[in-house]
Amino acid sequence: TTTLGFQYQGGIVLAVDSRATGGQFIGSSTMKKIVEINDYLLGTLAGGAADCVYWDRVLARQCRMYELRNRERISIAAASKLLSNMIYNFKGMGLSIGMMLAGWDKRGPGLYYVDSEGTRTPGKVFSVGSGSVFAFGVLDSGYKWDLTDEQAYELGRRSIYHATHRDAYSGGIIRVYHMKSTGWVHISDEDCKNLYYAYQAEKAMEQPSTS
Ligand SMILES: CC1=C(C(=O)N[C@H](C)C(=O)N[C@@H](Cc2c[nH]c3ccccc23)C(=O)N[C@@H](CC2CCCCC2)C(=O)[C@H](C)CO)Cc2ccccc21
Repeated sequence: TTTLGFQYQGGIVLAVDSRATGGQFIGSSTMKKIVEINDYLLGTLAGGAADCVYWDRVLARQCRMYELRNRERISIAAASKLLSNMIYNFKGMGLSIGMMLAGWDKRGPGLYYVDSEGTRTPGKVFSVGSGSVFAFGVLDSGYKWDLTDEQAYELGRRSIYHATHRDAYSGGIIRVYHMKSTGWVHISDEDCKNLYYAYQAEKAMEQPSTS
């Protein structure tokens, strides 16, 4: 898996792949690793598939109960603390979860990383999963606060693409979401094979003809 999230002047961009593996076996190439918890809260999933899918559902239920009890949406800080505290109870018992929570609340945009070791931290740029080392190579070199929306989407796509190209455990569809003050927008779903040909064509145009 390769997942990434970064904050920039236009809000937060999330980008992920869609492969699930069981050892060398590809269990699926169409998994949803960006989960829509509510209109203003998104999660990304990496690690044990069953653990991620299960605890995402528990978190979504807790967020909905919070809204009903308090008549307002839960903050990203509170949602990430709920998730972190719930899975911390199982520390050392074999859970494997690396999630990001991205949202927009009264404090504006928020991006948190939460994992089953007990880490919960806010940040501007994260990449999580087996392909994150490859994604960071592209993401860190291309990231700046002042990206335009289109540049931010392309940086997310290109970073995930390069991870799917080199990481055997990442692949399938590259999904991009944008978290804005008005809630999340699903930007694109693109098969990484199509992006391969798109980037090859781009390189061909850039190469001065040697003939
Ligand atoms: C195909 C599939 C599942 C599957 O492939 N399960 C295997 C056992 C699994 O958990 N795979 C993990 C990798 C893994 C195997 N054993 C482990 C033991 C500990 C930690 C990780 C693993 C995976 O694909 N993980 C993905 C993220 C998943 C993908 C599916 C959606 C939720 C997030 C990744 O992190 C990358 C592929 C790198 O592992 C589980 C599941 C539930 C519902 C519907 C479909 C599936």
